[in-house]
Amino acid sequence: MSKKYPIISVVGSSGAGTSTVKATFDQIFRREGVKAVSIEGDAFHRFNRADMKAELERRYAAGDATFSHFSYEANALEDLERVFREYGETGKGRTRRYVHDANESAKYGVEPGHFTDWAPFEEDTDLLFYEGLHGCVTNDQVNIAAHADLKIGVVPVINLEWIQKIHRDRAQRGYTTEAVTDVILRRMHAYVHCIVPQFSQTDINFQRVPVVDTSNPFITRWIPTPDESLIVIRFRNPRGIDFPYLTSMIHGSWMSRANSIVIPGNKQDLAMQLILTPLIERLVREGRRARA
Ligand SMILES: Nc1ncnc2c1ncn2[C@@H]1O[C@H](COP(=O)(O)OP(=O)(O)OP(=O)(O)O)[C@@H](O)[C@H]1O
Ligand SMILES: O=C(CO)[C@H](O)[C@H](O)COP(=O)(O)O
Repeated sequence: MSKKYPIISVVGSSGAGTSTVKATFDQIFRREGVKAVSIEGDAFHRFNRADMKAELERRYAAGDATFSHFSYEANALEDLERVFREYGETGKGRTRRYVHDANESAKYGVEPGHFTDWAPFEEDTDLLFYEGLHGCVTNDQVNIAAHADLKIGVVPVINLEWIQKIHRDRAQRGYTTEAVTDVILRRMHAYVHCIVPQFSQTDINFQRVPVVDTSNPFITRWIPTPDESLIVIRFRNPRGIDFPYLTSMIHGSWMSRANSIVIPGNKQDLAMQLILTPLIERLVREGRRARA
């Protein structure tokens, strides 16, 4: 935690929607005049695509069928923790990109399945924004959650998460449904042990729930639309959250528990702006004051 250089960590599984949620944060940053530096969790994969495949095969041959991109060991989490710590202390740090497909390849000049070079952060930023798989990990080796000042979970119910991943990986990354299904299966062990525990570390979780039948996610022809979903928003510490204000501003919302509200899916952007803007504004104000 750093008053001077705050960190926002948005965590979700692959296909959960963390990249999509980043657009809402960018909108808030632009509107509020916040200078943010952004990093992606995939930058901290330990292996490029070919080396990951070789490592998977090596471990599989040795009897380990649980290794995947979700596993702690597949990611340089000690580097991610160092970047969080260094940014919190000095406002400096570095990142790179993992290039997934031809579009990103054209943008970053690196073949798909490879990393760009590391590059230092821009100077004089107000906050660090992370989105990815491991931004709230706490285990025997690292405590990444401890460095983040605002922790957000993006967690569709699991069959919706699979639908989103299958559609995105087919449409944008050129994978078949069968290939994505194999990846989902292979990642299940680490999903339970490395991804899910993070959602108890987060301050706010946004869980999208479809209200159409998604019982066979592997044959669904399209992603349920915002109008076909609800979002459960759960606050770890509801003290200080103005629930009457939120439920009056977000038409069709209601409280389902003392720390949770449910909103129509098409109000996600509005709800995020209403909830997150004051939290971000406070982090930035306190950071600027501490650096003055
Ligand atoms: N609220 C939403 N409503 C409808 N579709 C969504 C929503 N959120 C995400 N999606 C869709 O789900 C797919 C996956 O989203 P996104 O790329 O943001 O996931 P991600 O968590 O960043 O995944 P990864 O970490 O693997 O890159 C995309 O096709 C996106 O358009
Ligand atoms: O989205 C992911 C993790 O968040 C990807 O599955 C991971 O980055 C590996 O990518 P690829 O399969 O393209 O090598």
